[in-house]
Amino acid sequence: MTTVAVLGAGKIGQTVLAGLCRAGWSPDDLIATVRRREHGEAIHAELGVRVLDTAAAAQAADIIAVAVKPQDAATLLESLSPHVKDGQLVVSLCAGLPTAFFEKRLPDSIPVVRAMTNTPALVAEAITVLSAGSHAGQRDLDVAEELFRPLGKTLRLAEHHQDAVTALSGSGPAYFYYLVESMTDAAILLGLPRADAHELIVQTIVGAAAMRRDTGDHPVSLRETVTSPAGTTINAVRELERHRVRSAIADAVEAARDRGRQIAEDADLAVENRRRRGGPDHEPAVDGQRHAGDPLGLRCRQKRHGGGHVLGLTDPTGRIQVLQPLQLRGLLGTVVRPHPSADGAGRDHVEPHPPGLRVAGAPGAPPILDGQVGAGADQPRLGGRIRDLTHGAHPVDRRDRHHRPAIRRGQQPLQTRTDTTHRAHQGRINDALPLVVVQIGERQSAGDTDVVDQHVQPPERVDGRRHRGLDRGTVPDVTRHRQTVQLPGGALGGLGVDIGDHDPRALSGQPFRARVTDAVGGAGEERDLAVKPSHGDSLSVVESR
Ligand SMILES: NC(=O)C1=CN([C@@H]2O[C@H](COP(=O)(O)OP(=O)(O)OC[C@H]3O[C@@H](n4cnc5c(N)ncnc54)[C@H](O)[C@@H]3O)[C@@H](O)[C@H]2O)C=CC1
Ligand SMILES: O=C(O)[C@@H]1CCC=N1
Repeated sequence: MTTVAVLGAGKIGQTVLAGLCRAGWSPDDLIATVRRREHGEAIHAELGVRVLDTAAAAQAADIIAVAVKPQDAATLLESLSPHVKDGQLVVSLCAGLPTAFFEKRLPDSIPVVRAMTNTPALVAEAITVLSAGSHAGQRDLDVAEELFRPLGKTLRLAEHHQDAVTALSGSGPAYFYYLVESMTDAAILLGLPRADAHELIVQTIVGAAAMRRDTGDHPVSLRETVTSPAGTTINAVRELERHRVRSAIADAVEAARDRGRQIAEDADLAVENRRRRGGPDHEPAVDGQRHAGDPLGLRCRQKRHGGGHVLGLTDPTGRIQVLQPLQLRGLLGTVVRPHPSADGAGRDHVEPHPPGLRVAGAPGAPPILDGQVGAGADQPRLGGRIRDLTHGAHPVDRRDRHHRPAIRRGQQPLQTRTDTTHRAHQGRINDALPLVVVQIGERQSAGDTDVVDQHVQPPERVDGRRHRGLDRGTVPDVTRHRQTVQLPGGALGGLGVDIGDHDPRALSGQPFRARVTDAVGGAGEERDLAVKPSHGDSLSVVESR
């Protein structure tokens, strides 16, 4: 009989184990690993399965199912890897993580199957989608299917569908529970007793699902059967349409899909951070630290935001800030702009230069920092050069066949990279995608915005940066995320553009779904980007991925 070890018997891991027990698997063939001993004892008491440590579980199992949170997967794989041997199959239940993530961390040629199941596994009503990694073949999928078939239905799909699957059926039960909750509230509003309402709703959902499944009729046809002319249902449907529920569902599923992608990036990033700080238990030690001996007292600040990390550098007066992505894929736009001095005169250069950091930039143009950061033992270990914008070089650019159009502010070309050259890889930080440097335009007066509320900040325009034009041909995904990064002493406006590389929507110019107040640009999708001006010590970052 096949022995299965579920590493990380939390919600889904335990559900799978319980589902298998219910389906008749012997607890002797099932192993769980846990982090907390009491949790292991509870699982053993409830299901009778063995609870072992990772090494012992791996040695005893034919199938090793990884069911930890994605952010814990790398750590788990470190301890698992030495114990995995030929003939075993690793099955990942983790949302977002590609099979390559596992393959990279396991001995060569160990087959990995990515599985996305869902909680109805407990009652043998799961749907599990299986995808083979690069070392896994049909036989491995067969073996994985043996594990999941007792838990419900199974389906095989190519791995690139898995984020969508996760958004749909992995997370899907939650959407239906949400619907049940909402309908229950509505029933209470109408005066029905809660218990009766619950029974009505659950049986209606089960019945509707069974109708769809057993008749095979199209949902529209099934709905039309219910919808009598001038009857009750059409009035309800009209309200659903009025509230754009269909569109809300599309957005919700899309957001779940995007989060799956982001999880993978975060997991890579977490590994990177651990590697750089030399251990698993500490947060990156760069937040707010000063560069010792740095005449400018540059501060490094790293802040997690959405899809990755942003590094801000600023001098104590906040005259210069640079954002730098600390992620492998993705990113980033940066605004570098002189801070107006106290008398209102703008400055466009900085001196003295800190050691290892060069300030460049033509007179009148924004200053550019270029150099090595973190050379000293007591300095933040940022590794790698920021980059040489002046010469347009970028290290290890996987997209260098794409040339970025020059950006113009009036007649003045802005500091932007228009070509790329390969350089030696100097550290993972340098894997970031090309930096886009833009200069924000002069702040518009409040009158321009037609905003009367004194607390509403008018937008600043990023001249010539239309979101459709953002790195066209290379900017793929335009889900946007706004974040204010707190940086000490800064008074700069900023725009960061985080660029993922999966989704082709940006190529078709899909508009951002949320914008800052934008009275400065033209109408429609061709408007200039507007960024929130930052005051005091904050820097607005608009992230696109
Ligand atoms: N909850 C759900 O409906 C679904 C979850 N998933 C995926 O399953 C995974 C787990 O999710 P949940 O069960 O919801 O999370 P959870 O937090 O309930 O379970 C994870 C468990 O792993 C344990 N763990 C972490 N590191 C460990 C280690 N090194 N050794 C042993 N145990 C360790 C944790 O203590 C926790 O009990 C995630 O990757 C998630 O994406 C997939 C499909 C559905
Ligand atoms: O919410 C989550 O991330 C997991 C994955 C699918 C369902 N639950």
